[in-house]
Amino acid sequence: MPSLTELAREILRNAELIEDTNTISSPDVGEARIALLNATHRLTIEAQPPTSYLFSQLWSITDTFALRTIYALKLPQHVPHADSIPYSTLSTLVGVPVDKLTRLIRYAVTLGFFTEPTPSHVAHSDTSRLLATNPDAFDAMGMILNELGPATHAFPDALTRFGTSEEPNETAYNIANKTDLGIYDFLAQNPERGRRFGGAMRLFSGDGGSYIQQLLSAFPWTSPTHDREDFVVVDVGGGHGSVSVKLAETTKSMRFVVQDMAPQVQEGRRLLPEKLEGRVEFQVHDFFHRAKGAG
Ligand SMILES: C[S@@+](CC[C@H](N)C(=O)[O-])C[C@H]1O[C@@H](n2cnc3c(N)ncnc32)[C@H](O)[C@@H]1O
Repeated sequence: MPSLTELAREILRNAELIEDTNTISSPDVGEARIALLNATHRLTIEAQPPTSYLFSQLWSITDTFALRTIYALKLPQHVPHADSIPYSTLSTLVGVPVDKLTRLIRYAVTLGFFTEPTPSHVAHSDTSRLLATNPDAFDAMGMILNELGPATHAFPDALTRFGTSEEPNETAYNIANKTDLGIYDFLAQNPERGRRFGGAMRLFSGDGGSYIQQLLSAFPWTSPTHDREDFVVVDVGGGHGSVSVKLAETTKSMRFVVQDMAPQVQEGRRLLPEKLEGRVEFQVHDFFHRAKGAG
């Protein structure tokens, strides 16, 4: 187990590496960032007595409650992008008493959402501005908190009720939503929730997401052996096609077939950049059934 000072040194070493490259979002600092965050997490656990750490974990429920309220009131969308707004004005806009709203936002400020340039005004932080300006980020917030959140509460019940079942309709999600449908069939019947799920996926698998850089470096996509017209990638359960679109933008000739359920395919076709038509194609296909022509 590393000591506190060893962890602190690791944090310093990686922080210096990141600062030397001058940009926090550069893919070049990915490993240093992961090492820094891991050491910071370890330090948070090791730097306090067990009771204190346990309390901090248990009370993190207040973070979730604050984020759910921010989402429900659409607070990011009501704060000007490049200016501040008085708490009193914001309170009128969202129909919530000013003292409660102020307390909620001050708590959110400690989590990195919003800033308070003066004691009577609120403005954006980088994170709350992202929620205001990127609809996929706001959808990801709602999907995690309101789609997956209730299922997490049902998880202990699901463990005892469904045991070792691998059926897609025997899950905590089924208990939380009182449905016999698997999550994707359920979302297909609830278009707004399905749309929000798709938006969240676009964020997770888009440029700002966590795995696209690993995918790009994991395979020689641009080599002449692979980047040819007769090289076809089938993106199974590919959602709105953000991964295939990114790969198509990175390559010149390789082609992509994105397979998913009808609503995702429809939205994917709608969002496909014109310049990629002909190289990225969408197909409605259930991945539990053998594809036509598959060996
Ligand atoms: C977690 S999402 C991932 C989406 C996409 N691969 C991405 O990274 O953005 C899983 C995808 O699988 C699709 N899916 C679920 N069940 C499916 C089925 N039986 N046949 C085809 N696609 C399915 C969902 O509609 C959803 O788009």
